[in-house]
Amino acid sequence: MQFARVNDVTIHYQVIGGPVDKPVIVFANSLGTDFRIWRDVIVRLAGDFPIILYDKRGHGLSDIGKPPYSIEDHAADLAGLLDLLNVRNAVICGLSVGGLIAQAIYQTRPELVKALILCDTASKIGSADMWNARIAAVEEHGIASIVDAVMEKWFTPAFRSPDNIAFHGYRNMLARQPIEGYAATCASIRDADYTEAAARIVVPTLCIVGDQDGSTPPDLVRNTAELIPGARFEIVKDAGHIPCVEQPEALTDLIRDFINTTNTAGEAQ
Ligand SMILES: O=C(O)CC1=CCC(=O)O1
Repeated sequence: MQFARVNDVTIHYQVIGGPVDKPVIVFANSLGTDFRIWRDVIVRLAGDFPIILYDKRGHGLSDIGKPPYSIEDHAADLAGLLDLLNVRNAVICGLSVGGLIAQAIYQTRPELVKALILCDTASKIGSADMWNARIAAVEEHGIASIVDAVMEKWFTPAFRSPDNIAFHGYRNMLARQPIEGYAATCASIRDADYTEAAARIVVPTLCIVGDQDGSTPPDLVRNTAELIPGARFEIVKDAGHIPCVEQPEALTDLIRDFINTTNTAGEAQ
């Protein structure tokens, strides 16, 4: 567990070493989560690839920073962290807002990116009205007021079973994020649109979505994949918005197969 100072923000991150001839995989997590959501994917990939995890500003153990901030600010934090760690040519795997951050870093610092894995994300997520309503709700009534509605987007009914202890834990994760960082990140998602930029992506790209994703449904993710030249599109069965939690084995298989079968091997850094 480590911390770095990037753009005047303390960023919580973790490096897990791996073979130097393999590309570094960087995991960027979603709104209202910290990097623990990747655990069950990481345990399957560890040893086969170098891995970097981090909490974006406003989440987990990273500083909140000074709102307002944009997706480009989030991307600058990740770029700053990769610079500090001397990482180039990484595979950036971004979930939801993490996928927007991945698209932004590709546009601003393409030398950092060897390939993109865009998981349960899109070139544009949601409408301004939807994000403004969510921001107002959390600012007026706290994150607890939206937790149950968000859980229905994140997870399938089966995962939301009262007997599922993991469901309770991830519900706690969302409820305990700082309101200021959560609301500021909602605003950054509201204001981001990478639709035109998508056509300029020339690195190998894999777009993945859970079949029951209530936030970025399969058709939305498929539409984004169709904007990106040569992008591959895959659906994970029996998963909502967070397949790394609900179906880590299937997600890991897709990540591993993508990296091993596309032009992403070697030149790790
Ligand atoms: O909270 C949600 O609705 C899911 C989500 C949207 C963007 C993100 O990162 O998570």
